Amino acid sequence: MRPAQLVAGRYLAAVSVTCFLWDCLLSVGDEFEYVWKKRQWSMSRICFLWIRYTTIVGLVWQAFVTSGLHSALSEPMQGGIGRCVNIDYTRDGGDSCVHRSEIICPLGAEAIHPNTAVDGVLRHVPRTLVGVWAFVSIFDFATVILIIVNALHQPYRQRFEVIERIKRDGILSFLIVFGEYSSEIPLWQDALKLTRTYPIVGLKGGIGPDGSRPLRYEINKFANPAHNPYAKDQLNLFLLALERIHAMSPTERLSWFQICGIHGEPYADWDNSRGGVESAAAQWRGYCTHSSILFPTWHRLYCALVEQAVHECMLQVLGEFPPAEQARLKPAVDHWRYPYWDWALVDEAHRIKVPELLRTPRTPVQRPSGLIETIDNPLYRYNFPVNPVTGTIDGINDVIEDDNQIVPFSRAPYTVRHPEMYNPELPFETQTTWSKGISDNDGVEASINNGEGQRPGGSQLVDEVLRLFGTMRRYPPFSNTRWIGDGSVNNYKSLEGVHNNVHVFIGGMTYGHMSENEVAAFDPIFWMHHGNVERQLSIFQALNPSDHESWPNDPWISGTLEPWFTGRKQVDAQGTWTRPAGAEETTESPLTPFHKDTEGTVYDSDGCRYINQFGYAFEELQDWLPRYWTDRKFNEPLFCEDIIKSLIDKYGWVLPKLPILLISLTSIRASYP
Ligand SMILES: N[C@@H](CC1=CC(=O)C(=O)C=C1)C(=O)O
Repeated sequence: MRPAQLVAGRYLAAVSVTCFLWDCLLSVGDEFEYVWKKRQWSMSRICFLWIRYTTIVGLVWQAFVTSGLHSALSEPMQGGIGRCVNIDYTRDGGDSCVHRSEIICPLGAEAIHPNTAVDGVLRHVPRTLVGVWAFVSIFDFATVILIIVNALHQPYRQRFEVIERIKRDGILSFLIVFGEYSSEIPLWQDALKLTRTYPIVGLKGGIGPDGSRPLRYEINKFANPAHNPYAKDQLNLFLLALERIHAMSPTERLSWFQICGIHGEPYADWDNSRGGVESAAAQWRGYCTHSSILFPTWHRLYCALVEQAVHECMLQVLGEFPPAEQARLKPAVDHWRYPYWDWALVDEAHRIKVPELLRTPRTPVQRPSGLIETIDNPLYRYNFPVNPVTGTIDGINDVIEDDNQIVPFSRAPYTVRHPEMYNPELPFETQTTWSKGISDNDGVEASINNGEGQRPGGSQLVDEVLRLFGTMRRYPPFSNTRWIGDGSVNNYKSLEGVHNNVHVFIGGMTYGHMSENEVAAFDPIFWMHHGNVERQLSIFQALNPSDHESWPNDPWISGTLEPWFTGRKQVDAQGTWTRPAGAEETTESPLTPFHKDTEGTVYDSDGCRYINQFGYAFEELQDWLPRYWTDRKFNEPLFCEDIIKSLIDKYGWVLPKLPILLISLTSIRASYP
């Protein structure tokens, strides 16, 4: 709820209680005379007392709740009338303060706005909420009818008086109730919205009649007008939209805090997807799937969700530009898709670089007013909402590593890459990479290029990517680190395995956010990284189309091609927030908490198998181009050949070191007629 409404709601509550009590006092004599003095209990007497006293109790209670004096209200109260959450989050690690007065709400406050501030748990929204209101209204209505019916049985003069009184009280009550509740109408809209699930359907703008779809660009090309005709405007709008989504209240379903919180911490329900599974000591309590055959598809939907949510913010930002500008910018917004970072691309010196846009702490933007301003770069880091009372981030905990190293995520106000190792003996404030959120992107580059810890880096990363495509023909071993059901494939590294290395290169062996599943998604670089993983999955799918039974000329493939995992099962050792450890996973396992529609239909892997349904493409995968079509027939061999060529263009410089791969890629080509 917006603060102005909150204040208005408080005043209205106070005014309505005062009016109502005043009216009660005026009629206390009559009440005594006609109601209390009578011996006989009648229906109308019961109704009168019921309405009079429940209304008093209700209004006083509500005024108490809205007053902000409620903070001691505890769990058992929540199912009843509700509680108020007034959250003052500090941002910028306490340097500046954003006050967010959140919600007041009769009947199930937490039901409307999940309350992260009190216990860090985002709650489920009960569908019964609307039912409660309907019940109360029907009850009130029936009571009024009863009174009228009863009144009609009285002698004429009394009847007249009763009806007069009903009219007066009715108008007064109406005004009170209207005044009170009108301040909450937006909350009702929110409540209704939240009882419907969020449909992930992809973006529809910019799709051509020939099936052409806007590209998810590599970040350097995205920002370069030579490649992307909308580069300048899209970059500006993207940064403004990210700034907005980062600053959204963590109580909002589509805030950065909640979307990124789906992956790991806070361990909480999102979008009506109840979880909380605890089956074994090793149980993973986030929603994300790792070491699981669902790793690629779950993250495909996750990326589509963030793309859609950021696009919604972009549309809001667009609406703030002057009308003429809006018209000019509309195509840029329609054609925008989330960019990715291809971390296997190198410069002339064969070095992998962290793109400038991801590493600069400040960046210029142009506001809708035309003002040019330099802002905190929302691609460099995320500023968590810090609870000023506790000084920590609700729902985010410190992690204790296997080597007993403590990582201070609960207090770190920003995401960091490659920080210094935290020393619990020293005051937190003195460890500035953590307390001030200073990332060492040079360190990230050094890790990637030189390898860090046990993880091979640099050219090895490039070779791993090439091998993924050059040697893997079967989805199960391609998909994740723990496919043990099939030893026959040359399983050099899986998609997930290569991706894991990049996480740790970025986060560092000193446990920056990207190194840890619990908090990785908060770092804006996570989405650029996963955009690339999604691209690699899409390329794999294109190179291994389902109608090819085998690749007889390829010495590296002895068995059949397996483009998907239909009929396959893999045990998920860790489980998720909604699945116990040890459960079997298949193409039909629900990919919670991602929904297809507003009715709660959960996606499975079959439901998100093809990227065209989500309205994006990658530069290597423009299957609508005329060169691939003759007489309405798709030339798949040519399409695959082009993909391989572009892979060799980008990563082929490592090939002389990798004769095995060369053979494999050549044989792919040879296998086409
Ligand atoms: N935990 C993974 C790295 C990692 C993977 C993730 O998917 C993640 O989100 C964060 C970190 C490893 O040690 O290899």
